[in-house]
Parts: sequence; C-alpha cells; structure tokens
Amino acid sequence: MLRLSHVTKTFNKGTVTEKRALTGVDLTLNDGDFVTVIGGNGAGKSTLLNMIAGVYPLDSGVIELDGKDISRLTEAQRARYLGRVFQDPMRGTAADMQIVENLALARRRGKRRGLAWGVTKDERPEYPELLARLGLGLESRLDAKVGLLSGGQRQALTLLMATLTEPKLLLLDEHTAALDPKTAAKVLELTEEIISERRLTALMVTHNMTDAIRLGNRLIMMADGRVIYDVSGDEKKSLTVPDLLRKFEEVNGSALDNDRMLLS
Ligand SMILES: Nc1ncnc2c1ncn2[C@@H]1O[C@H](COP(=O)(O)OP(=O)(O)OP(=O)(O)O)[C@@H](O)[C@H]1O
Repeated sequence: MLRLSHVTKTFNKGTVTEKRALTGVDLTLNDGDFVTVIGGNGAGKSTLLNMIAGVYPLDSGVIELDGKDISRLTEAQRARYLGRVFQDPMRGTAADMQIVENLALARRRGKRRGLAWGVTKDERPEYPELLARLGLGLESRLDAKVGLLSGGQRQALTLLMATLTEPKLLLLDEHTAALDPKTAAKVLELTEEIISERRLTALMVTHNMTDAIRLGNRLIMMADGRVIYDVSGDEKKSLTVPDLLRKFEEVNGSALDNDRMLLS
C-alpha cells in the first residue's frame, strides 16, 4: 500500500549545516501493517514521516500510495489520504473553535469546503457517541472551545479527527511523548483500538522501546537515515528491550544514543 524506493533527503545542501537525514530508504508497508519506528537521536524518524506527508520535497526516490506515485503531490493534496498526529497536542486541532466544529472540519478533510462547511443538524448527533469512547467526558462538551481542553484531551481528540475519514495511512510522531504517563497510556490504548478496529495502516514513531515491541505487528529501527532492522510477526513479539539494544549495536557499530529512549 505504501512503497518508498530509494528515498533520500539532505537538509541545507551545500552549506556548513548540511545534514543528510535519509539515505536511500526502501520501505514497503502492506495493508493493515501497524509499524512502530524507533532509532537514535536524529536518525531520520520524523523526516521519514514528513517526507511521506509531503512536508519537504524529495531529493531523489519515489513514494507510492496504493500504486500511485504521490512524490510530487503537495502536503495539502496528500492530506486527503493521510491522518497525522504530532507530539505537540496544540498542533492537530484549532484552539478557538468548538469541539464539534473541529470534528466537522475533520469530517470534510479532502472535500471542497464551499460555503456550507458548518456543522449540519444531521451530523451533530453522531459526535457524542464518538467522543464518549474516549472516556474523557468530552461528549457533554460539544460546544466547548478546544483551547480549554487539557493536552491529553486535545491529543485524544486529534487522534479521533485524524481517523474520522479512514485515512489510507496514519502517521503518528511520538504522539504521546508530551503527555503525563496515565494520559499517554490512555491515548495509546485508544490508538491501538482505533487502528485494529478499522484495520488501518499506521507508522508510529515512539521513544518507548517497550511500547514499540508491544504495539503493532512490525517494528523498524533507524540509524543515520537508514532502516537498519525490520522485524515482524512472532520474531517481533518475542523481542525484549535488551535484544533491541544489542541489535542496534550489532548493526550500527555503536550503542543506541537516544537519551529519551534509554530513559523511558
Ligand atoms: N527542517 C530541517 N532542517 C534542517 N535539518 C533538519 C530538519 N529536519 C530534520 N533535520 C535534521 O535531520 C536529521 C534527522 O532528523 P529527524 O528529526 O528526522 O530525526 P529523529 O530520528 O526524528 O530524531 P529525534 O529522535 O532526535 O527526534 C537531524 O540531524 C536533524 O537535525
């Protein structure tokens, strides 16, 4: 469903700050793959997701989604097919709009907005049920401005919005890293539920190695702009954190250098 072929990206080419972030990445995701992504500091994890989303143009390589070359589509054009949740809970929602208005906007993602983008009478009754499953009491606060919500509530809402129109691919970039442990666990549980219920295909960057092993059917490890380890099925399920650290050192030639990963 998603195929990256020889994807390369260098930032600030030709300057003293030149940095090669991705080096010839080849990666194929099958329908329904839920892939966790781990790696060292600056390994290229966020860049990988940003390149798929069209945030930066490719230097070389091809990105295909369902057999269609999307390499030249703009970020806005790709947004039609993608759901995204970032680390920062402030990014995915509009603070000065109501919860119900945010949901209505998410529902219209990829459609022409025209004049009638406002919340329709028909759709309003659908939202309390959707919100109730978050278990955060938002179902009784449809008209509240999103800016009044906590970070965790906002992130849960962002997840709901990112998956409302069944994206072809869900991109999660450390989406629970800024939340307190209890809220992070809740948002992760929701993530897992939504992905498995809707059989979504997803890429989730995490610095938590235990989560990376526990969640999803496949795990990739990145170092220096490359995918250095790709494991799935029973082999993935039986992994331990020491196995991952050993694997990293074995393939990369030096110990894993991600402070947040080692601390989590
Ligand atoms: N917009 C940008 N401009 C310049 N350099 C960038 C940009 N985005 C990323 N980089 C550089 O590219 C490299 C890969 O960064 P990236 O954010 O993808 O790593 P990461 O694996 O997500 O790291 P971390 O776990 O530390 O967040 C880093 O050296 C980073 O400084």
